[in-house]
Amino acid sequence: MSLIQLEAVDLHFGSVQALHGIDLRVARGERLALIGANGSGKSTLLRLLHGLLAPTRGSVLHDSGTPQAMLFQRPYMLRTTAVNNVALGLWIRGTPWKKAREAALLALGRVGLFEVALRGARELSGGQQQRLALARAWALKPGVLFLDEPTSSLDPHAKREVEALMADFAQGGMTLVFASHNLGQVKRLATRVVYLEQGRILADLPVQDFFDRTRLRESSRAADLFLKGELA
Ligand SMILES: Nc1ncnc2c1ncn2[C@@H]1O[C@H](COP(=O)(O)OP(=O)(O)OP(=O)(O)O)[C@@H](O)[C@H]1O
Repeated sequence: MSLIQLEAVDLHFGSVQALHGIDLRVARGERLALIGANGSGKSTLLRLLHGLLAPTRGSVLHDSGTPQAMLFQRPYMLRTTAVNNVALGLWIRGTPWKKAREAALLALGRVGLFEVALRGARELSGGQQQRLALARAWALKPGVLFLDEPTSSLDPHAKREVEALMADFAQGGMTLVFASHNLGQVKRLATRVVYLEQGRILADLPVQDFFDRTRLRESSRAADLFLKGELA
């Protein structure tokens, strides 16, 4: 069974229709990239998949046994230590504090931040903060992780570190759904690419077919034009 299944989903913000007739199934173990121009609906779709937004029309089904987590472009850090930022996420979900701290240290080790566990989270670099956000997500043991342009505000080195962690998590069995403006990153990380334009899915292909221009052109003229523009 799919982890998440959307059928004929529309989503409106007042008079703005952000998503039109979305049919999408997220399968276990895939790494799905959402691409498209600014305003095409990537963030809205991610928020809908994570359950932060409800559809105006259509249905959203989740596999109830699979925990989910989400990462944003700029992580929100509480004004406390790195380790507490992870531990509080667990404590708030019912883990006793001592156990939450232990699990948090383990998670920090997982993303290479053990040494800065007692530093203020807001004092860390942008790259470290995004890895801290990954630790916070990882500690929740999600089966599926949504990431909204997780590296777009990072320098190339920090970007690579975050990408390596995403690949590692996927290797460990986590399903990833991420929005990206970086086609290199999509090529490196995704197994499947969904192209959005004005709230509609205009292409949905395995990554190798998406980057095969002949195949892409056959499948979606609009996605091919987008790719051409991005590569120009
Ligand atoms: N809270 C909101 N209220 C009103 N309109 C919104 C809201 N959030 C998004 N929209 C609109 O919905 C559409 C899709 O926006 P969305 O942020 O999902 O696009 P995106 O593809 O993620 O863009 P970007 O690449 O710039 O992040 C846009 O027209 C946007 O203006």
